[in-house]
Amino acid sequence: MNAPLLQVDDVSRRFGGLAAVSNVSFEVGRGEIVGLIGPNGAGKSTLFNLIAGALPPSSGRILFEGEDVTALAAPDRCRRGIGRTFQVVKSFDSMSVLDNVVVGALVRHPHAAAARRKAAEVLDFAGLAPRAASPAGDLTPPEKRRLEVARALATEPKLLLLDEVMTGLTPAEAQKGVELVRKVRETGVTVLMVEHVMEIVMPLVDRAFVLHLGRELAHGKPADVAADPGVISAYLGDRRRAS
Ligand SMILES: Nc1ncnc2c1ncn2[C@@H]1O[C@H](COP(=O)(O)OP(=O)(O)OP(=O)(O)O)[C@@H](O)[C@H]1O
Repeated sequence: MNAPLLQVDDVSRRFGGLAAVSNVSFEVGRGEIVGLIGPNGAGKSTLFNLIAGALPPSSGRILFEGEDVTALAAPDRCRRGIGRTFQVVKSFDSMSVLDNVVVGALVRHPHAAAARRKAAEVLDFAGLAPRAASPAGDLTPPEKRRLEVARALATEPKLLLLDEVMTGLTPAEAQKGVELVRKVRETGVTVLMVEHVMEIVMPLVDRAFVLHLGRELAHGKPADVAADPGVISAYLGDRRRAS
């Protein structure tokens, strides 16, 4: 099969009069790590939700492994192999860390024992095995981010969508997150990650796609994108507005 793993084909999404995403097209090939970046309000979360199936597009198509999945709901896309994390961590705080990951593993392993085995394996991979029995509510913020990634990985995705998993982490914690993403790719999983902070994503990704005001501003190799005058000015403008 030669089709790219993911194809976003001329996708737009409006909220009333606001065009949050306008005529965006790009592809993600198997085995790539692609960064979806852009300043505040660029449309990153909206596009992410369109790919995950949490929102329907106003127009355009999403293709996965060459098949049109635009009409499929999020759980069906998950079964096809699109796994996602949530920007606002959605762990079940009173449940154990292991049981939180079992929730993801049940997607492919309907029998509880097999789902628990898979969940334990993923926790080990994500470096959370020592916390398996703790209530998820006791985890530190970086551990909660890891738990989000572990739960998505437990669904055994072909494409892992990461929504700002590095946000709020210290540089040392973010570095550990970067190492985890690299390890995920080594297992053959393709990664599309939304991040606001360019400094974190650029050294990690093979390609970056930059959104600004809902439209493509630039895409290509990280070094070229980071040097793009339009990208620099969009980010500088964002920083000026924030200060
Ligand atoms: N459910 C919604 N209803 C109305 N407007 C929305 C909705 N979701 C997003 N928007 C608007 O769409 C635009 C894009 O928002 P989006 O959250 O996708 O941007 P973003 O790039 O993810 O921003 P951030 O980095 O701040 O998370 C913004 O103007 C936002 O206010």
